Amino acid sequence: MTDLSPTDLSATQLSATDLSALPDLALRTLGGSVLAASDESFAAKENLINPWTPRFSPETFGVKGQEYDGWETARRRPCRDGVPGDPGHDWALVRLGLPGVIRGVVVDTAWFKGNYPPHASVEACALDGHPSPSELADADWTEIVPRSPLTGDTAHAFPVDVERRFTHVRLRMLPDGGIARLRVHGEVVPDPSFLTGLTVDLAALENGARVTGCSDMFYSSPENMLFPGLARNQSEGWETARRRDDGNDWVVLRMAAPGRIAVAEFDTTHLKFNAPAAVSLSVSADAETWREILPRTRLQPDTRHRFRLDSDVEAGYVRADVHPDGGLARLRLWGTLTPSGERAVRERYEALT
Ligand SMILES: NC(=O)NC(NC(N)=O)C(=O)[O-]
Repeated sequence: MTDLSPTDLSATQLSATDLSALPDLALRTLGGSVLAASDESFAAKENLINPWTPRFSPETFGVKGQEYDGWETARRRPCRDGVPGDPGHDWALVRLGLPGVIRGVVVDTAWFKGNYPPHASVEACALDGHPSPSELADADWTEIVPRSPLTGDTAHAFPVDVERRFTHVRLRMLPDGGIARLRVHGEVVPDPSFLTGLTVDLAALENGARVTGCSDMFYSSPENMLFPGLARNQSEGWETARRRDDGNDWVVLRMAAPGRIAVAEFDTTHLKFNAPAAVSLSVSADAETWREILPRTRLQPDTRHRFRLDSDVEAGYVRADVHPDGGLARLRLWGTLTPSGERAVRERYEALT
């Protein structure tokens, strides 16, 4: 079994791999955006939040120079011997796709070897709604990573210890150069006004749901099933290895908050020869005692299946069993929060804002 419960990130020897146990709140595929940057002469600021591992090809020289899969600014020249220069430093402003408590930041200089910035720092702020870059410039910013030395072609992991919900971050590179990726790992803290009194997806990452364990994630993580929108290919869902025993694969989620599920959706889109033959669903208040609310039900490949559930059971956890193995692109659990679930999301938001 793979335990996906959050790791202890207070350890001093933190790595980018430790942090990747938590969702990257800035990721483009989770709704993040790079709103503005001081400069992007060599390579676009938007690359900072690409979901894939940074790529590099040694022979891709375009009209502006070598093409990097990252954010790269022009060389700044200091004012020297009476010759005017371009002092200062570069910055990029990022909106988190999922606001939340930031537990750590990864500044990855992958492939930037002769042109990485010698230092970087990161700040964060909280401004709900849809603020413009100029409104954000006047926000109340908190330094979450102090000015820190960088080396080339390295993923630098910085722990963050500020117990507050943030919506935006600002990356500064000092003075200039290239950074391939900015990863902002943390815990999602949704705005309760978009959860209470509504029918919502209790399994959505953006509503605060998390995977707590699974039997197998050989090809891809089950947390992919909780991403917004549709999977664009097989790799954007959950896929297990072929089982050669009599068992079956499963995943357990902690739902966004305690609630009642009215409709379960199992999407096998893009899984044409490796969809599970069948699925069943159970719920629990404590992740120990389980009650089945959808018996073993046949699935089709490459199909979005929806099942209306009669169950009125209140639950905080859900377990999906896939029989015997295979993949699911998305899992959606449409339902409503219980009064205690509504209270919990409201209190958490208020305590962190
Ligand atoms: N994109 C670039 O060409 N950058 C630079 N040069 C090379 N070769 O990467 C640089 O910083 O001068």
